Amino acid sequence: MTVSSAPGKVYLFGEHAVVYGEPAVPCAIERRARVTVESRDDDRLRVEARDLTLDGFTVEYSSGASDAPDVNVPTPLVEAAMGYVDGAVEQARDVADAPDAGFDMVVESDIPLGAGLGSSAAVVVAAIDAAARELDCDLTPEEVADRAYRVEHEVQDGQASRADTFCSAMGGAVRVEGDDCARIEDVPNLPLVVGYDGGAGDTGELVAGVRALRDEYAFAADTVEAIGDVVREGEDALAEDDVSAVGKLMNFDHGLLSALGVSSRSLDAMVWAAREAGALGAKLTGAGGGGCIVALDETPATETALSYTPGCESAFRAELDREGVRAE
Ligand SMILES: Nc1ncnc2c1ncn2[C@@H]1O[C@H](COP(=O)(O)OP(=O)(O)OP(=O)(O)O)[C@@H](O)[C@H]1O
Ligand SMILES: C[C@@](O)(CCO)CC(=O)[O-]
Ligand SMILES: [Mg+2]
Repeated sequence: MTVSSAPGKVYLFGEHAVVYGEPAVPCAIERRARVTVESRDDDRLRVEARDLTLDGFTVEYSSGASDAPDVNVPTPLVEAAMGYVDGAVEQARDVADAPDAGFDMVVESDIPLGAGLGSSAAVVVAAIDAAARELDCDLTPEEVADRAYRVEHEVQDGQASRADTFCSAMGGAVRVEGDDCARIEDVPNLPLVVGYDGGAGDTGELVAGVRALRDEYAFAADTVEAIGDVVREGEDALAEDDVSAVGKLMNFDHGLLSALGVSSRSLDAMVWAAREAGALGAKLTGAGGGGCIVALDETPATETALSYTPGCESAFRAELDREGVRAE
């Protein structure tokens, strides 16, 4: 039996624009997905995803066969989850040159689903690492990141950046621009606060919406480029330990993301509650549409204000996780 875990993330800057080659800076946070893998005697795959409903569910199907999974959760959710886990298993079989390897897998996660904290990337990264190790193949975090990116790219219909998967595999704060991925060492201590509206957004759909706007209007394409400019300024602010400038640039980034149509009433309400409570900055994180915001505040004021904000289901402090994928 092999167990791996990998962290979720928040974006300080640059989601969406990163899909079109602008830079982005995500930070891993101390909330993880854990995947347990055990080899089977046959080529089947049995997946238990405990977080997909309150009760969890079990799906059992043969690799490559068309058996309908035996489950009681909405089909699109199951299809997406199967896409991620299937994709991860394919990568591990490829690494180990074991096309017929079968597994029993259990997926557990502290990361809310579809809420902008990178649950999909964490599940794929942990699943590839655990399944490959179960087949006696140790991958470097960089190799896991690259293979996990291929899976996200496929599930998101060919529109994904390397940002979420690289960040989850490596941990810490990272910078991604196209195929260039690097860790940022010496990030200042960032007092991250997350607000969660209890909802979710469909990453594939939101990315497609931004792409359509960008194709239709030159000013939407300019908005995407402007996000790139905000990120570059943000990187300078991080290098100078200027946390209040980081906050100001997060606010600007949120405005541009909102113009691109990926915010929502509850995300905006949480962003304004954080700002009014004295946060240095606040923005949505991840694909948007619903889910989470991230704010900077070293005092408890933002967390308290969010907990009283209608539309906010929970608020919590998030610590930077310097460790990426790891064996448990
Ligand atoms: N614990 C889990 N068990 C099984 N599948 C999961 C789990 N967590 C996430 N997933 C899969 O990931 C999907 C959510 O991925 P999606 O990219 O839409 O959101 P996210 O990664 O949480 O947020 P973002 O990409 O905006 O940071 C779920 O619908 C499901 O298919
Ligand atoms: C919206 C997006 O930029 C981040 C989702 O967490 C999509 C991606 O980078 O693949
Ligand atoms: Mg995702």
